[in-house]
Amino acid sequence: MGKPFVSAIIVAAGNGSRMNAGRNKQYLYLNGKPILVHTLKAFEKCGSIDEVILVISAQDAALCREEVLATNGFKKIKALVFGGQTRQESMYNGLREVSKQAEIVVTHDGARPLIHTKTLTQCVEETITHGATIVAVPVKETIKMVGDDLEVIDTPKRSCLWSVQTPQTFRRELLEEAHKSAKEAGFLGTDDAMLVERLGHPVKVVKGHYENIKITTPEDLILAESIFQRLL
Ligand SMILES: Nc1ccn([C@@H]2O[C@H](COP(=O)(O)OP(=O)(O)OP(=O)(O)O)[C@@H](O)[C@H]2O)c(=O)n1
Ligand SMILES: C[C@](O)(CO)[C@H](O)COP(=O)(O)O
Repeated sequence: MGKPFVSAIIVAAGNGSRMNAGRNKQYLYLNGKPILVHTLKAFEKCGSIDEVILVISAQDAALCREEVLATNGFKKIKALVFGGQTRQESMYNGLREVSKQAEIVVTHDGARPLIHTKTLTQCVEETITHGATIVAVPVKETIKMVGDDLEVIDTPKRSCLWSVQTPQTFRRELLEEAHKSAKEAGFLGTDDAMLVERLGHPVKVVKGHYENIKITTPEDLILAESIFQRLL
């Protein structure tokens, strides 16, 4: 089998409320460039990725064109799509723009700029075999289930717990079926893999890196900046 055509959907249409920064966090600057530019560069550099579908919010359209697209010469962006009320809806909107010849779809958070291109390639290769893969890292803290009354319910065995990131990579038809089924059932997941799991399809973990953080709250910016300094 020749190299499959691989489409990537990068979702950047959230409003960054937990960052509370006055502008969508994807357009905050890290190491002199918007966060979203760093994310897109990783996909631009990765030979396993053939096209990128970028999902943004309508109110960020001018900002995205001026500060992300105009000055960075991205060649793989096939479509600019407006997102929805939820991450899942934004992903669904992006999925509808994936090229017909795409066999594998890589889904990724725009707010994860520190993804390694090697990890992207590894995910594509593992997905050719398994059909569905997610990047994750073993948790470092003890995790507990806690009730609304703040009382501990249970402490799952830490050796079985992984902190899940993106990219999450799927055979295209599987991801389309998963999103369609979830939409019809009114099921809302916090990641794409949940939609595939509910179909009963196995999902394989690709061990990732702790640096691949999701920039969510202000302290994540400080951590990301220091990671960039270390990489320079
Ligand atoms: N309706 C949404 C919500 C989220 N996302 C994207 O999904 C990724 C992960 O979501 P999160 O980190 O929660 O981003 P926000 O929803 O913007 O953050 P917050 O929950 O703090 O508002 C981000 O790149 C975000 O832009 C999206 O495309 N569309
Ligand atoms: C998809 C994800 O990044 C995996 O950890 C996470 O679930 C996204 O959650 P968010 O609340 O939409 O940031």
